[in-house]
Amino acid sequence: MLYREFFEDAVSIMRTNLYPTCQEPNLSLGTGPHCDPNALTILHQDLVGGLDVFVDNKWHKVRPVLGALVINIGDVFAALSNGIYRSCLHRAAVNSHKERRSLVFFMCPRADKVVKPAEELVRKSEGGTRKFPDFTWSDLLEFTQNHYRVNETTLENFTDWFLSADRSNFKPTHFKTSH
Ligand SMILES: O=C(O)CCC(=O)C(=O)O
Ligand SMILES: [Fe+2]
Repeated sequence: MLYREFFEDAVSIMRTNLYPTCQEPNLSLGTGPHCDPNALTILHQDLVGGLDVFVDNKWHKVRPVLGALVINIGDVFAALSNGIYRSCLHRAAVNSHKERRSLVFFMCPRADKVVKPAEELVRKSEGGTRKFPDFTWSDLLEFTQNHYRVNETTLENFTDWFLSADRSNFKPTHFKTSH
């Protein structure tokens, strides 16, 4: 597959986040735990800090580095790699002394492009079989916007929804409660 064609003429999303100071930061979510559903996320944060990533059952701080960008893998990338890569659970907290800003570019495929891993990656992945069905970015967007909050089990629950006969009656069966 030509990745240039996959992303060409796509509509990507840019978001600016402002986290005001909060006297009770522990009672506030900021941006709550989630995985990004798009392909790749390019994030610029100021030097205040607040971004955490969930790895090995623990939250780790992603300390700001002047001039560095944070690149997050999203669910479309995970599906393109047939699950060799997974999207990462992350969150952003507020604090009581300094407001924080971040600028985030969500790189998305063209809405009608079929998300399908290269054969070579299917062979290299665990079990050597396809983990997810062929789908389009617009299918995944519909699921995440109307049926399900994005987390580490989005792709598994999406697969069930996508292949089910009655999509309007969806109840997730994959859960992770580790955080
Ligand atoms: O503000 C941040 O550092 C993270 C924001 C984020 O994860 C998002 O907008 O998807
Ligand atoms: Fe995010």
